[in-house]
Amino acid sequence: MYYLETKDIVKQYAEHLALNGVSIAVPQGSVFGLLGPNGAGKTTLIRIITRIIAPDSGVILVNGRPFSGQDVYRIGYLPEERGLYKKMKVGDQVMYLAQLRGMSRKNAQTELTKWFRQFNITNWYNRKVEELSKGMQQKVQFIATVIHNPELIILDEPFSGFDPLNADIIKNEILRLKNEGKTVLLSTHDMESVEELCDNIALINQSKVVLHGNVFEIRNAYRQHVLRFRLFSDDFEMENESFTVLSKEKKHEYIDVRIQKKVEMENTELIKLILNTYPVISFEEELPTMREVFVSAVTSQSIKDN
Ligand SMILES: Nc1ncnc2c1ncn2[C@@H]1O[C@H](COP(=O)(O)OP(=O)(O)OP(=O)(O)O)[C@@H](O)[C@H]1O
Repeated sequence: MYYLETKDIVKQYAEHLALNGVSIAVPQGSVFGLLGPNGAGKTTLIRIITRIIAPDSGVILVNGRPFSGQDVYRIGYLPEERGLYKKMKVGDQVMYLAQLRGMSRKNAQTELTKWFRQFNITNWYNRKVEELSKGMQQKVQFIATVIHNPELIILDEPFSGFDPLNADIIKNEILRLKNEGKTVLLSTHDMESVEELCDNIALINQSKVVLHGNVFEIRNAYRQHVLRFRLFSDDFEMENESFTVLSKEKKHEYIDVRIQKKVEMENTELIKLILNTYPVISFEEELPTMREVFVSAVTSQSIKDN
């Protein structure tokens, strides 16, 4: 079942068509990556979903129903441009934002204590926001995004400004929230995090969705039929019209070989062929990274359009 669907969303700014019939379907309890080059229209779509701006046409469905005003309370949104009040104390600020999102004071206080403990920032409560580093502020803002227990969490570039350790803390939180059944819409340029976190993605390019679906299936669809073998051998000298050797790397008593298939053949056939001559320690098919998929999808569309 889809928690969130956008259907044929169109948005025109004065001179620019920012979204041109954008439809995405985000399954309940999953992490969904919203990807695309700068200026593709991701933030515009997020602003339409969160009702900050209205589309010219198209509909947003939440749980299969048209989005209603009340649904806003079921959303937690971390915008790309971070907006905390610099002079306010961290604790007061999170309390204020939590109550703005419909929580009682008591409930907000309980949840705040829980989250501050979890993120190990209890001693920040009385510090002013302006005294915190960018990454520290971002942690606070993440808490303010999820404190009211929203069903849909929308995160626009949540890892920018974080060191790798803090980025991992946020990534683990995202996965934990997903395991609790929350739906997460994640807009990011960090393709590694897409591989780590996302079940499905939509790639928007030049205002249109150019790729949509399951991450593994998409990577599979873009595969280049490259297999990596580790063999017990000093060298690999096999030649065959069914494959090309891309690289060989000798490591102690074994050698790593990357082979690209030239003809349609099952992986098992290729493995049998190699096994006839060399002892195979391991093999795996090399799938393209999401970064490679992104570059390939965006450049091939630009070539098509020009
Ligand atoms: N308020 C606005 N008025 C006019 N044009 C706008 C406005 N907001 C965005 N745009 C234009 O719409 C297009 C899409 O912008 P948007 O911010 O949605 O892109 P994005 O995919 O989020 O980009 P980035 O990855 O750089 O954040 C851009 O060409 C941008 O210049």
